[in-house]
Amino acid sequence: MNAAPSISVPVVIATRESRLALWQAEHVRDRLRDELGLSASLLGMTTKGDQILDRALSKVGGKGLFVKELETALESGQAHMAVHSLKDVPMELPEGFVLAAVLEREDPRDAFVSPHYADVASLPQGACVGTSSLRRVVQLLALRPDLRIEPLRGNLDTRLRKLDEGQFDAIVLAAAGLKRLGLGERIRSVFTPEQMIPAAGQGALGLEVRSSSAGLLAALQRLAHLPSALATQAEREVSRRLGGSCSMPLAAHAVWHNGQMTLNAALGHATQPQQPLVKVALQAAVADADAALALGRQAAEALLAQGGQAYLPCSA
Ligand SMILES: NCc1[nH]cc(CCC(=O)O)c1CC(=O)O
Repeated sequence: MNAAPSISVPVVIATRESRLALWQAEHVRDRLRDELGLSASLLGMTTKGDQILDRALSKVGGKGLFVKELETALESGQAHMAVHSLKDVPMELPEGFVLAAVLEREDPRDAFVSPHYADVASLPQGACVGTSSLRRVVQLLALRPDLRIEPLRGNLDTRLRKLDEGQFDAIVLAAAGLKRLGLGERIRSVFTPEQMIPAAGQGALGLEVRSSSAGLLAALQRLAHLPSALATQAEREVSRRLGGSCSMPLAAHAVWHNGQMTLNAALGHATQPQQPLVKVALQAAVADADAALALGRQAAEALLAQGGQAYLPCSA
């Protein structure tokens, strides 16, 4: 009989150093200790995505910017695993890396945050809303074409500070990050799925390891949450099929319950945010990851067939 592959302890967890990233890494460290009996320590790192704050992610090479330095730490053996907001993880991982587990998702919705207004409908004509996410821009303009949308980058505390300084009438943030940091009372309202479809993976955490870390990989799989894993696989497949770049205003949100999955997705025009959104809503029996991926692929194809092809950043 083969012995189980060994796990070296303490498990070193690579993480970004924003307050939210540290909260998430500490949460995973505690789960390793409490549920797997593994001691773990954190290795904080700064990524390009944390350094470049004056430009939208879509303009500086996109999502990989928050994960690459952490992967380098895994590659060199400085760390054994990385904790990511799944939303920030590129659709294709580099050769030699895998997502060991997707953890139970927090609230996946987008939140409306404002000192003066209760929701997007209450904003005065021409109000200024802060967000650098193309996905949020196109959905906000679909609801309120009169809004003035201004760029807003930085970690949660920075964004809230800019709002409090009066630079914006409102900002849009992921509810998950606010709730994790105990800032849930800043949420004036959450967007309904009809108003704003979340980003693929929003609210979920992904645990990344080297594919060669067999022991740790197997252990971490015990922390996986099946409904969250299946839903986010479908969402990420929509994005992967459409090219998986964050220079594309794409929203994809799935819910899996009792073997049924509903998947909502929307695509905006890559460079003309006022163009109407292409939207699809699918429902199917989904029993496993393959079926989840198939539904994601079907949603991507439906988006393209319903006019989305002409919206993609690279379509000439
Ligand atoms: N793009 C940055 C980012 N990555 C993950 C979250 C929030 C937490 C999550 O979605 O898990 C945020 C902030 C935001 O979008 O407001």
